[in-house]
Amino acid sequence: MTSLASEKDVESFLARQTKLLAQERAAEVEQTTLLLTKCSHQLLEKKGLALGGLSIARVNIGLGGQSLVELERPLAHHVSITFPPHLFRTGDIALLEPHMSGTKAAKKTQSDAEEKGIEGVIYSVSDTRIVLAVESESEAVHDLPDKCRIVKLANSATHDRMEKTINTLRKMFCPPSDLDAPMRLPQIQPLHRVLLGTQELGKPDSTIATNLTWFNDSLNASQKAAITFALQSPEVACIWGPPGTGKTTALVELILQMVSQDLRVLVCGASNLSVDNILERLSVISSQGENQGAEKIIPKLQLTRVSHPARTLPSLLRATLDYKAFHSDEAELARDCKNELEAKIASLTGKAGASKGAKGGRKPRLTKEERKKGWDDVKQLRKEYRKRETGVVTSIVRKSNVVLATCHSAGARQIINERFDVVIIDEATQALEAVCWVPILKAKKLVLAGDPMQLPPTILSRDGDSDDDDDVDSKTGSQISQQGDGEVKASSRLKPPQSLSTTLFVRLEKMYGPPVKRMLEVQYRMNTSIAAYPSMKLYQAKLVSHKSVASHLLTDLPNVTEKDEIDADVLSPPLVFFDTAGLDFFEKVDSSDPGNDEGSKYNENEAEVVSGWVRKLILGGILPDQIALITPYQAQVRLLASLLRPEFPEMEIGTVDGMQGREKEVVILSLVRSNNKREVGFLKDKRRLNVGMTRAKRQLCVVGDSDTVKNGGPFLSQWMSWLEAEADVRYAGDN
Ligand SMILES: Nc1ncnc2c1ncn2[C@@H]1O[C@H](COP(=O)(O)OP(=O)(O)OP(=O)(O)O)[C@@H](O)[C@H]1O
Repeated sequence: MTSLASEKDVESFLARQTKLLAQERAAEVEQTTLLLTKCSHQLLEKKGLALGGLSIARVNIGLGGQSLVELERPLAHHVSITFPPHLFRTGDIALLEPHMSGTKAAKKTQSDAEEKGIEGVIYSVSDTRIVLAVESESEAVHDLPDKCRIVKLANSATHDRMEKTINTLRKMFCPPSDLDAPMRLPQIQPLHRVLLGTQELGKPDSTIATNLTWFNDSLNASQKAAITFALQSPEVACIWGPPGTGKTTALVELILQMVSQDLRVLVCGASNLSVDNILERLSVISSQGENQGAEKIIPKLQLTRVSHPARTLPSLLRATLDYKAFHSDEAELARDCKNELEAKIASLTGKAGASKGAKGGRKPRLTKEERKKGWDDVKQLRKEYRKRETGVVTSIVRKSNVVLATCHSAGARQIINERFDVVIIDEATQALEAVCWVPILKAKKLVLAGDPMQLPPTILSRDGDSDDDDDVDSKTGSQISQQGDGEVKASSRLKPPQSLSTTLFVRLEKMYGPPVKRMLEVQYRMNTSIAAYPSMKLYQAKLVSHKSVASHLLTDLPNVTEKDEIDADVLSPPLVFFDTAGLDFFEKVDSSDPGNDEGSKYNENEAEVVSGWVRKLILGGILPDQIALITPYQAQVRLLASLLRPEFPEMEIGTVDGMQGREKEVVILSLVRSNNKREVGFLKDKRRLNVGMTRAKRQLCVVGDSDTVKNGGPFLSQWMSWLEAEADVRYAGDN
C-alpha cells in the first residue's frame, strides 16, 4: 500500500481538475461559436441546435421570480405545431432572439446574437411547447417581435458551478495562508478525506443492518448484498450495475432502508431522467404506503424534487418544489405578491400571464417616466416575492427526508444550506467528478451507482485525454487490477486525472479496489445469447440471466400470433449477424457536417440491409415501436431516418450513445465502418460497443464488415469471431 495523499497531492489533483474544466469550457464555447457563426439557421435547425419561427404564447412568473417564457410553433409559420426533432433539453442554456431570415441570419455572430437576444434556461419541453426561464427583468422579453428563434448555447452555469465547487474544496483542504476573512465553508467530513485519499477507507460495520426486513420481496442475493454493503459502509460505497441488473430497484430499496433508519437522503443523478426514474418509483411506493396497514410498514416518505419540472406526470409534479411551493398553506402570502407582480407586468405590456388569445392585447400608451417607474416597481415586487418565496421553500425542504435533484441542481439556491446524512448518485459513471462534488459537499456518506463498462461522460476537449479505453482491463473485465481477496495493486495515492472522463466511480475503484464496490449480477433484460459476450468479456462472466428472460424470443411476444415458416426464420434467432465482408459495402463520409472536422460516416449498403430486416420483422408482426435502429455515427442515423422514418414514425432511430440506459425488444446495430485501410474509428471503445450490444431484449441484429471491424483490437476481433460462431449468420447480399 502506498501512503495517504498529502496536502500537496490534493492541491495538484484539484489544480489539474480546474485546468481540465477550463479547457472543457473553452472547447464548448469554441464549438458553439463555430456553429453559430458558420451555420445557416436551416443547418442549425437540421442539427437540432435551433428552432425558428416561434412565437411567445405567454409569460408567467416562476419560482425565484423568474419569467417563464412559453414558446410555440404557430401555424402562421409552419404546417404543424409539433417541433421537428431537436436537442433542447431541460436545463440547457438557450438564446431567445428575433428570427431573421436569409443571409442576414446566416451572417450573425454570437456577440451580435447576444446583444439582441435573451439568455435563459430551458425549463420544460413538450412536443408543442418549450418554456424558457429568464432571469433578466422581463421588459426585454416583451419587446421581442412576434417571430423568434431559440439557439442552444454553451452551458456556462454548469461550468461555473463545477469550478466554484472545486475551488471550495481547495479552500477546505488547502487553505491559502493569506485567508484572513473567515469564510463559510462546508465542514470537512471523513467522507471527503476518504475520497481525496487523505484518510483510509473505513471497513463496513457488520454489526449494523444485519437482520433487515426487505420492503421488496423479490430482490436477488446480489442486490441484497449491495444494499447491505451500502448501509454498512461508513463513508462510501459503489454499486456496479451492469445492463438490466435492476440498479434502480436496488437504489429504491436502499432509500427506503435509509429513511426507515431516520436518515435524510439527497438522491442525485447525472441526468433529469435518472432522477425522475427513481422519483417515479418512490412516489408509487409512497402512495401505496399511505393505503397499507400491513406488518411491513413503509416509512413515511417526504419527497421533494428540486429542479425545473421536466415531466408533467401528476405523480411527479406533486413532488416538485414548484408545485409544493405553490400549493402549500404557507404559500398564500407569496402568492399574493406574485399576483401583484403579474398584474403589474400585464399593465405595462398587455401580455404577461395572458393566454395566447389575450396575447394580442395592445401595449398601453405610457410616458417614458411612467414606464420607468412601472419597471422599477416590478423590480421591487420581484425582490419581495423572492424573499417570501424563500421562506416557503426553506420550510418545505426542511420537512423533506428525501430530496431529489440532478448533481448540478444540488447546488441550487433553494437547498444551498441543506445538509444530508447520505447522498446517492445514480448514473455516477456518466457524471464528471467535479459535478458529483456539488452534492457530496452536503453529505457525510456517499453511494455511487453506475457501470464503468458503459459510456463515460461526453468530453469535448481532448488535451491530456489518454485513450480512455486503456482504463479498462480487458482480462479481468474490470477497470482496476485486482489481486486475491480484495488486495489492490493500484496505488492508493491520489493522482491528478489524465482526463475529465475519469469519473469519481472509476477513480475510487482504482484507489481502493474491490473493498469499495459490489456488483449486481442478475440481469432482467436480455436473452442469454445476447448477454453472453459482454458478460464473458466485461463482467468477469458473472452476469447471469434471470430465468424470466434467459430464453425469451420475439416469437413469445403477445402481438406475434401467426408464425409461418418464413416469420419463424426471422423472429426465432436471438442473435443475427449480417456480415458484409467481401461485398465492398464501403462507408462514405458526410463532410457537410461543420461541427465535425473529419465528417461523420455513413454506409448506404448497410442501411439497405437494415431496412430489409426491418420490413421482415414488421411482416412477422413486430410493431415499429418495439424496434430500435442504432449506430455509432450521426450521418448513418440521418440516412436511416430518411429511409425509414416516413413509413415508421414510431420506430426509434438514434446513436448508440443516445440509447444508453434504454432497451427495446429488437435492436439492429449498424456498425458502418468498412474500408480498405481497416480503420474502425471510435467503434473501438468497448464501452460504446457494450452499450450497443446490450440494449436488445429478444433479438440483436448486427450489420457490419467483419474484415474491417476485427482490426479494432482484441475486443472487437474476438466479438467478430464469436458472432461467426454463435449468431445466426446471414448473407447480406441476399437482402
Ligand atoms: N429482483 C428483481 N426481481 C425481478 N425483477 C427485477 C428485479 N430487479 C429488477 N427487476 C426488473 O428488471 C428491470 C430493470 O430493473 P431497473 O429498472 O431497476 O433497472 P435500471 O437500473 O433502471 O436499469 P439498468 O439495470 O439497465 O440500469 C425492471 O423491469 C425490473 O422490474
